[in-house]
Amino acid sequence: MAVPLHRLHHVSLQVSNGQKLIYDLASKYKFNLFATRITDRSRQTAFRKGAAVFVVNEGPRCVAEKEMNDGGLDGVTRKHLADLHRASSEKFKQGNKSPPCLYDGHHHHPVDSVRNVCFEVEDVERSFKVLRELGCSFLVPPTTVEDEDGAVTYSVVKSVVGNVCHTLIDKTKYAGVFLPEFHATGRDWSSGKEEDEPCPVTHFDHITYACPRKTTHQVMQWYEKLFGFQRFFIERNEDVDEGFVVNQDGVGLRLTAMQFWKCSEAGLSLPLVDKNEPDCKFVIAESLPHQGRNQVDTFLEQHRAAGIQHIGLYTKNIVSAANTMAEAGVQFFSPPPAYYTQVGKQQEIEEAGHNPQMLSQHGILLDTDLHQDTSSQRDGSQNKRYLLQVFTKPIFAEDTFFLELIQRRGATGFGEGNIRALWRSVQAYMEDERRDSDTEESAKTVQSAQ
Ligand SMILES: O=C(O)C(=O)Cc1ccc(O)cc1
Ligand SMILES: [Fe+2]
Repeated sequence: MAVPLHRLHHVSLQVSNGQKLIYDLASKYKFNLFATRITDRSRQTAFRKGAAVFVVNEGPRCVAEKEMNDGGLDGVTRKHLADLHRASSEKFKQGNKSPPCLYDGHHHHPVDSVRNVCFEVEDVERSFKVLRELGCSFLVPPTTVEDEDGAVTYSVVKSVVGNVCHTLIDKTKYAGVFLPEFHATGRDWSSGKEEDEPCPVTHFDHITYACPRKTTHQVMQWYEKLFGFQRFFIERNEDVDEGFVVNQDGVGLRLTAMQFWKCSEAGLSLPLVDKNEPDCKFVIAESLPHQGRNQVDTFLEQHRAAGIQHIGLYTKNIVSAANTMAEAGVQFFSPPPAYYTQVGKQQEIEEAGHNPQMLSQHGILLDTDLHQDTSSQRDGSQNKRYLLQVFTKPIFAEDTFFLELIQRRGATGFGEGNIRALWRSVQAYMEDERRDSDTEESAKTVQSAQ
């Protein structure tokens, strides 16, 4: 049987130099830096906004750890590896050697990347055994880390999506602010009043993977088999095998979504499951053939592997959140100018209770769910289901990972109109960038010819 996951604990980003990202997350995206773990050669910085937690890992490009292919790993070897892992942390504490970043695998990736989605589980040892039986590869075997506030056990699984891995963690014996060896900064302002904030983000709404063509099934099967993820239909008429396909007017995208099995729904009462905490969906995006330059293939090329392309941050007030972030310097993608003037758009926005000008100011997109309940149609626009989204420009040096703000009113999937607008605005951005770099190149050629 699959391993049940309690909740998403945090997402970690591995960067070579975190200076800019740490600054951006705190001052532009308004995340609260609440805990750090600093050693002489690595730094881990934890940020929180509501239940959305990011950990920025910077370190020496940790010694490429040999992957432990656990399919055939015996108990003695496993213990040996666990001892090595522990000893290297010890050595480092004594000033001998740089440690890996804690709570993560230490595999090398050539570019900055969002590479770990950490889940809380009930029993790490047992999860490890089950997953190993199911053929899973581990980057870190069950390992315990302690400090004066208690102990945490974790293990790191390699996923089938590029460099993405999953830390499974048991925090039931830990009472500290975040995780052992992290120190609270004493600056956690985010306790519970997100709704009053100008930039209210409450949780991760979804995590989107960019994957090579024809790999969606394999990814789905892996998550279903190991963690009991279930298919989530983005659109009610979506084909089970094909997924949600957007293939018109130059857009060519296949989306398939899944969500993780909620133990509480299956009748298991696990102490850590907060039934009110919304779950995060996982979306797999593939480009369709003959697409030319597009955001999925550009990601795969620049990230040099499949991986996490963007994360949707849920907000109850997208206009306020986008305003606040834009004022602090966040750049958003703008949809094509015709987006807000297309027939019926103004009315659609107004009916949803929004101001078209306010939305256009920061490129916020609005989609109305066309499959409304018959009862809600009768009740008029008040009960229609809407989805508002806005996408930031990539946050690393490469055109890879970006963030999204998403506000849902009833709509649970993703809007086709929004996807088209996003696709086009990213395409325009990439063409602009290419033009800029071509101009630079030809300027250099002219200079060197002179
Ligand atoms: O619409 C969303 O927010 C999605 O997450 C779907 C999606 C996925 C990948 C893309 O390149 C564009 C859109
Ligand atoms: Fe998204």
